[in-house]
Amino acid sequence: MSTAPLKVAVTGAAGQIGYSLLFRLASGALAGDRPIELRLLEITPALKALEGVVMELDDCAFPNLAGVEIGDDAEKIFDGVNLALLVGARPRGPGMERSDLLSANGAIFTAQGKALNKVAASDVRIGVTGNPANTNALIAMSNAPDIPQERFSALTRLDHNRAISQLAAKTGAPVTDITKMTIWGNHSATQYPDLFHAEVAGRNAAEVVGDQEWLESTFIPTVAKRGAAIIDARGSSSAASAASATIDAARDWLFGSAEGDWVSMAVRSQGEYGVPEGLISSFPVTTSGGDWSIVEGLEIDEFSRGRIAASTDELAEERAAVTELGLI
Ligand SMILES: NC(=O)c1ccc[n+]([C@@H]2O[C@H](COP(=O)([O-])OP(=O)(O)OC[C@H]3O[C@@H](n4cnc5c(N)ncnc54)[C@H](O)[C@@H]3O)[C@@H](O)[C@H]2O)c1
Ligand SMILES: O=C(O)C[C@H](O)C(=O)O
Repeated sequence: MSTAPLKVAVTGAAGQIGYSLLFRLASGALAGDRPIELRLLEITPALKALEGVVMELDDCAFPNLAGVEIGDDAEKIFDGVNLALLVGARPRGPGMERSDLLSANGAIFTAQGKALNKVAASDVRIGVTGNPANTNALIAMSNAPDIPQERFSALTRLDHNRAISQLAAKTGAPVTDITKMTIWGNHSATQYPDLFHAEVAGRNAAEVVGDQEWLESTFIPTVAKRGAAIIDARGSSSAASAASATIDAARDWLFGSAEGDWVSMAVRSQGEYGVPEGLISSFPVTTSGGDWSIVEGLEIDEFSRGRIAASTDELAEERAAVTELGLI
């Protein structure tokens, strides 16, 4: 393995997710012993707070942290990066409509897509965590015409991990026994966590559970609305779990998913499973050597087909809205 530092950009680095993510990245959760160089992007008013976070990173004396650079200029921060984790995004404020949110974040992701296109390393991978993650990834991808489209993905690994945890609790199995979980569609309340292809210790999960009522009325809504439940309980959105999932997704993407299993990633559709071409939608994927491939040939019954279509219809509406706004 290369020993040159892996250059990792994180946007929104002074935010809640950043406060967990940076320390996990620096301590080796992504790249093990390989040195890592952090490039941290923030808006100008947040740079002072970010300086404080960097002081704390220094104070951890992480052996594999090869350097930290901070700034508010995307072209400087993204210069030569191998991985860009786009976390910073404007959350919805009082009185804001969905289109206002898409428009506010559109400005961020058009500019960052353009900057990555100009200065990122030729092997760059770009993971989008900031919401609405799928459509933000679509905007960044559309504004980076020289970067191959398969280098962009949006985070549905948190939903994937939530689904594993719920299934483990229901069946009494350890999380390590749960494989082949899939989140389909959008990282939103319409997402479809699929138990029909998941396995518990090698047995079909839907059969092990044997309770369609629980699957429809408890499992799916609990996973799909978990973000809102955490906001209700904590008063702010998930941060440590989102950071952890951001690392899980990036680690598997760069270094490969486990043999005999798959993971969920939102990636560009080429029409697989009836998902309209060009949408960034979550699929079951395997990863190897920095590339992903969608798991093909799964049988999708009518129930699942309806759920996938409902979520991808929402993605198509979001795409229409950002097209209307001239962002893609
Ligand atoms: N996909 C997921 O699973 C998932 C899970 C949790 C949260 N999220 C989303 O992640 C995003 C970040 O969450 P958070 O809790 O860290 O929010 P936060 O508000 O604490 O932090 C966001 C940070 O982004 C910064 N920022 C805003 N515009 C920027 C720009 N143009 N360039 C660089 N930085 C910029 C802000 O200054 C702020 O520090 C939100 O959109 C949230 O909804 C996604
Ligand atoms: O649901 C949210 O708004 C936050 C985040 O996307 C989550 O899933 O926790």
